[in-house]
Formats: sequence, structure tokens, C-alpha cells
Amino acid sequence: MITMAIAAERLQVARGGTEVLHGVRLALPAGRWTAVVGPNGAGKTTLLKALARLLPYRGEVRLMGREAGAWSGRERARLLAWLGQNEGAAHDLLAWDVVMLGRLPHQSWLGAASAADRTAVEEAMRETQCWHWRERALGSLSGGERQRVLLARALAVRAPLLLMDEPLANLDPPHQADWLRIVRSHVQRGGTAVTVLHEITMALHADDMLVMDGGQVVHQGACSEPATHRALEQVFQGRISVHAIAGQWVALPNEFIALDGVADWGQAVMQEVLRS
Ligand SMILES: Nc1ncnc2c1ncn2[C@@H]1O[C@H](COP(=O)(O)OP(=O)(O)OP(=O)(O)O)[C@@H](O)[C@H]1O
Repeated sequence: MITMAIAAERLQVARGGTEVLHGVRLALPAGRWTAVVGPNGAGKTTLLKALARLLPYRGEVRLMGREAGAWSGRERARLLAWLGQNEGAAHDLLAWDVVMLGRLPHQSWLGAASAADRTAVEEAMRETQCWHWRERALGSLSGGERQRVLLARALAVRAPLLLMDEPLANLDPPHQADWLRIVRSHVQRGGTAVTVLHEITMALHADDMLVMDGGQVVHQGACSEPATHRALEQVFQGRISVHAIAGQWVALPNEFIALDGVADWGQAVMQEVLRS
């Protein structure tokens, strides 16, 4: 039997007095990476927050087969690591201390950090290449540097469930590629990742995709399935299309590729890439 890492039934969430998630049903298998995509305002952040119990909801959420509310706060904090969008953190905290916050669920009340905590922090900071700034205040770092520290904090939890909302914000292309490797290695070790991504080509690297529109999940399927590509094209009103280029699914804006000559130019660039 396939273990469901996260499942929801009849999930309803209201924000500002208005219902914005309308009875969502989903089942995300363990050991896979699911990308949540959809137009602005579709309800992606709301869904992720509800799954992490960061927002009140009606209906049912199950984490690793158990009702989310049945886990104690500390158990849940060890089970599920969260990286939010535009997350605030005290800007005068040192990067090291920010990442150490990810170890709180493992520490006793007022207990000092253990050797295992320090190892987890160092490994997470080296993995996201922010070890170098461990003595710097968070507020002194650039947007992308700060994002890597916050990603390290989520990794330091060593939770089997990793939920990330727009994790690529401010990351340059090499660090986006590093992030991809980190998520892949998390799922290869049996972990589960759920990420909200606006960059559809990056999202197509995931195993599965949850396509949202108007506060509902309109499609759930493998990123390689034509039905998933059709669902994507539909929610973005036919303004993007999914293509296979160099063995990878790529989402391109139709206006762009329809321009005379641009498609030829794209082909030429791709040939160059393949040759190099
Ligand atoms: N705090 C809030 N108060 C009132 N309405 C809210 C609040 N937060 C979100 N909403 C509304 O809920 C709906 C879903 O928002 P949500 O942030 O989940 O969408 P999203 O798919 O993540 O969007 P985006 O792609 O723009 O980040 C939107 O219509 C939004 O305006």
C-alpha cells in the first residue's frame, strides 16, 4: 500500500471573512516531490499554510496517516519543516542562530544545543552554501543570501515533510540548480517535498504537480503526463505551452514563441547548448 505523506478531504479555508479554498481533496504520496502551481490568487499559499496548520481550516488534513491535530505541536514541528514566502526573522540574529531555530523542536526546554544540533546546523549551512556567513547578522545579507539561510533553517529540522512556498525567491540560477539537487536528495532519502513555484519550468522538474485554480485543485498528476501539461495550459488560459527540450519539460509563453524568427533563434541557442 502506498503511504500518503499528506492527505486532505473537504478542506475549506476562509481569509478575511471570505472562503478562498473550496473543499480541496488531495493525496500526496511519501518519497515524492509535488509542485503546487496555478495563477495568482489560486490559493496555493493558503493550501500550503493549511496543510502545515498555520491557518485555521474546516475539513480534514492527515500527516503520515494521522489527523494533523492529533500530533502534538512538538511532534508536528519535527515532522514538518516550513519555508514561507517573504519570511520575517529578526534581522539582528546571526545566520547561525537563525538556522539553529530549526533545531528547537529537538531541544528540551531551555536546554543547550547538543552536538547533534550543531552538526545538523553546520551540514544544512554547508549544503546551502551559507556557512561562510554564519557570523553575519541576517539583516546584513542580500535577499538571495538570506533565502539560503532560511532554507538551511528548514533543512536543519531534518523533517521528513518539507513544505516550501516560493523557495526560489531571489536565488540566482546556480543556486536554483543547487536547490533542485537538495530537494532531489531529500526525496531520494525517502522524504516528501511540497513546493509552491511560480517558475513553471522549475516546477516541471518535480515528480508530481498539483494544479490549482479558483481555490480548487483542478488536476493532480505526474509532471511527465500529457494530461498535466494540458491542465497547466488551461489554467494559464492557453498563454503557455509545455515542450520537451533537451530531455526536459519546459513551459514557454506562446506570445514569445509565436513571434516570427524567435522560434528559430531558440532552436539555434538550444543547438549551441547541446553542442557545449
Ligand atoms: N490575509 C488575507 N486576507 C484576505 N484575503 C486574502 C488574504 N490572504 C490571501 N487572501 C486571498 O485569498 C486568495 C488566495 O490567496 P493565496 O495567497 O493563497 O493565492 P496564491 O495562489 O498563493 O497567489 P500568488 O500566486 O499570487 O502568490 C486570493 O484571492 C487572496 O486575495
